[in-house]
Amino acid sequence: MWRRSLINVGSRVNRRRHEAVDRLKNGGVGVRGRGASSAAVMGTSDKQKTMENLGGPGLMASLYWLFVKGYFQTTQQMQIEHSKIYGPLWKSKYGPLVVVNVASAELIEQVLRQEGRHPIRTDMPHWRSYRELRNQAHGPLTEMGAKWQRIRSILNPRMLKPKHVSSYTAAINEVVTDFVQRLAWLRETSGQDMMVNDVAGELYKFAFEGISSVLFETRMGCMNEVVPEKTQKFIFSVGEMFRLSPVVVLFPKSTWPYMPFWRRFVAAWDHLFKVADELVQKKIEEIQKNVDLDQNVEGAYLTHLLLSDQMTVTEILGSITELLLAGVDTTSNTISWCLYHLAKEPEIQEQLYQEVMRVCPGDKVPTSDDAAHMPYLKAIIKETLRLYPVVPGNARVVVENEIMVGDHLFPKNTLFHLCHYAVSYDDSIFPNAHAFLPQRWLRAPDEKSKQHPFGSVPFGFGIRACLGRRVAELEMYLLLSRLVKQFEVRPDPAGTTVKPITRTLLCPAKPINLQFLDRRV
Ligand code: HEM
Repeated sequence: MWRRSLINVGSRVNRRRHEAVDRLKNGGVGVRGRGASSAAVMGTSDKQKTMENLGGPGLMASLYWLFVKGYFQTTQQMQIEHSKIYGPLWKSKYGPLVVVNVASAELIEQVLRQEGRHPIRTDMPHWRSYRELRNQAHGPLTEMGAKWQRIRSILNPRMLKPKHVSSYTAAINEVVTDFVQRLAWLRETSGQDMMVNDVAGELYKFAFEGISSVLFETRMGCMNEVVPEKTQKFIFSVGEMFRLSPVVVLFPKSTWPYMPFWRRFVAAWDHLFKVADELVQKKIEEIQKNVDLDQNVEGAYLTHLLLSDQMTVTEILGSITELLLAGVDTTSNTISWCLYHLAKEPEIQEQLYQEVMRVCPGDKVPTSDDAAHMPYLKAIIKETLRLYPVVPGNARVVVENEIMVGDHLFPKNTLFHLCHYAVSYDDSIFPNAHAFLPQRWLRAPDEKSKQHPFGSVPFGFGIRACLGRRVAELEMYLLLSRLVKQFEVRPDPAGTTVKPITRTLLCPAKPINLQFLDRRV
């Protein structure tokens, strides 16, 4: 059914677009023929709707919502409130910057399907300026156009092809084993009955260790009782950079050099690049040593990039730093929300435990192949990502052509804000949308999906979608299946409710504390 409606939407959009473009090209010549002025020709009824006709808050209203009503940290919730007022398409003005918000699955699909060959999120002037300042290369997050496409074509195969991704199982499972031990240790030392405080903070260390072991085949010491200072500083710098990012872009670029927070922003990036550079140099030395000894050189992601000779070392550094950055908060926040809900919903947790024990009985450690037989686990992760899309609103600029979205024709370079969070909570797509219901993702083998395919797109869509999706999924399968085998997770007895806030990414507003009880005592 979706397929048919998609084709209809696609052809309708194209037809309207062509009509609209023709009309614009011909100076407004429509059915009424030449000679008439364009204003007269385009009477109110058949007047093409454009950006000007679109409703939405102006600068003062936007500032009022953000800073007086207090939505600055809950912009995801503001999407929902604004879509109630303005409908699924509206514009927000921030001074000279105009953003077109898109908050329905159909309209998001229309934008994403018209993106062209080189999709762009935003030009990320602050991230790009840092790289220009320090002569660093852009990675997949910040690069654009044909250069971006080249980078992705080099980085994609070993990040997205199932056979390569499953080869990271052993490295990740080693980190999982250490994490389970660390949880047990934290629980003993917390001084509170079986409690682990700030689970999201701990999972951050897990995700950092996990992605480092895939990228560098190196352990960073995050699972040690005392985390090395350099790693702690790296973690701090990532947080600082994300925290300062939305502040820096509020100001014109020309003022940045005079702003103290720009200096802090630069210092945070300097540290991220420094750590990544040391890891790259260490790997180069290792490879060189093996080559000198005439030994086989095999290894992880970085080794492959260095040996394949498709990128310079500076380019590799630019990409690896961005991969490391993109691969930590995203995965750790998702696992945190997932455990938070499993703790609150013991029946769902029990059903998951039964599934994991059926596929991996006894002491069997789950592998990537086992995950294929755990549909309930996959459904739980999908439901978590629906309720807590790490990227709650994604930007898109279509640079190559004008585009038609709904009834409106938008010029080239329009900045769209895809309101994924608002759509995730749309009751017409996800009945009882506020409830955590993994079963909504389960279906019989021959049954078609019940949901609109663009209702929840937590990893994005198309050629610019998440590069680390498969690795993130593997990390989540391996960790969650092992945790439910080992522990029964219970909520904080204090009954604390944790809500999400947006700090570039969607994060828990306060620490998530959970109890971990041994299953086999
Ligand atoms: C649960 C975990 C994750 C989620 C929900 C997630 C989500 C996303 C989303 C929504 C995007 C934007 C896609 C778009 O604009 O259409 C993205 C981009 C990206 N992600 Fe992830 N991500 C996750 C984990 C990871 C991991 C582990 C890595 C690294 C190994 C990673 C690397 C990237 C990169 C490099 C991009 C930019 C791709 C480009 O612009 O070409 N992500 N991710």
